[in-house]
Amino acid sequence: RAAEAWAEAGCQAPVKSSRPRVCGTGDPRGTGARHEPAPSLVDVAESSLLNKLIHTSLMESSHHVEILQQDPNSPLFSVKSFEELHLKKELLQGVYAMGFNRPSTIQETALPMMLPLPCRPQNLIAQSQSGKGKTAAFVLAMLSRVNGAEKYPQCLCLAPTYELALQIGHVIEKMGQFCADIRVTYAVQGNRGALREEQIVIGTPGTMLDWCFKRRVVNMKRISLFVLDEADVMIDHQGFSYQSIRIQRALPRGCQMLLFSTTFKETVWNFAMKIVSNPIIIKLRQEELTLSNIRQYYFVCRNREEKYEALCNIYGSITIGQAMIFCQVKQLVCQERVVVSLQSVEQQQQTCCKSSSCLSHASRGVTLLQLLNT
Ligand SMILES: Nc1ncnc2c1ncn2[C@@H]1O[C@H](COP(=O)(O)OP(=O)(O)OP(=O)(O)O)[C@@H](O)[C@H]1O
Repeated sequence: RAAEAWAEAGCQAPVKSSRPRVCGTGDPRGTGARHEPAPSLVDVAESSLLNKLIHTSLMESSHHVEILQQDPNSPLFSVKSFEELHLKKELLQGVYAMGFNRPSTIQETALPMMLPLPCRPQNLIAQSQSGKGKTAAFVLAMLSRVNGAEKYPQCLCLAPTYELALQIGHVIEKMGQFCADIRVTYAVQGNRGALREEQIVIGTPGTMLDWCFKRRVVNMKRISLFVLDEADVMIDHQGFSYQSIRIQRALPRGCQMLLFSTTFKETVWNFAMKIVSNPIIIKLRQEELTLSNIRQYYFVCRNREEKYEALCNIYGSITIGQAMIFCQVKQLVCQERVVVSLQSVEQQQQTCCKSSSCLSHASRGVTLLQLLNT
């Protein structure tokens, strides 16, 4: 499924027409138009997309959620089960159909703040590494906020690229599979589809701005929940920060704002504070990258030839189940003799594959998934 998703997300236009069932708009771009953002943004957005695609299951954290700032007057809730959130029964059914038994660490704290019950919904800035359940959390917030009987946009969600927007749509599709009256549409370049009765609009900032101010298909005054995902990717594109802020400024006072980011550098923080007023800030501490059961060694090599020999010696003398070899430049990755040597010491039993920017994103995604599934 992930391989398919990658191939689908990484492929060039035209995009497959089987879009989220709850969408109703079919292929949101239809025209096969290229992406909106500049090349630098595409790089960070693509690594973000790759992260999403490889995290087909929850990466639970051993760390506690840190709450950095909070309204001293609001009580702090945390839940241990989805039942405690008083969700609509169709939604709870959707959550369980996705195989979620209990909220993840970040969801335990974030969900009670984001949902109307058990307390009132609050503005939130949340940071955690990829795969901890952020997307699922804000999708749940959107689906529980929408009034299916009302046929106009009620939730806006901004993502930096079309592909990332589509990933969010996929989660809405799955989680909202029993909410028959909830529909979602995509404000992305090339989608000229008129809004009919969709309550959730996911889009990239430029096109969303266009829909809100130029085409006026979204009545901003009726938006009750605004989500900005991948804030760290968003700020890499100057125009996107400005457009997101313009959208946010036009939202009604009582509109709830949720902002999510994988990293939390100063620039993200400054941007987040412009978007979200009086936020509660929650942060899941960065997981240690070096595990205690890993021993590290290094070899001193005087030149490339020695490095190559050292590599072959390591491979020839110890049993290696799986390995990743990083090269400084892509030309080294493609050096046939390294690949051939490694394949021969592996006695042709296992595969050795290359991945570099010489390859398309789709091929790189497939290679990575191949490694993970070996
Ligand atoms: N409570 C949960 N129980 C079990 N699985 C979950 C739960 N919440 C999320 N997941 C699953 O974990 C994976 C990662 O979740 P999600 O995409 O929401 O994380 P994320 O923090 O947004 O990461 P990314 O930015 O990479 O998407 C998904 O496959 C999702 O279906």
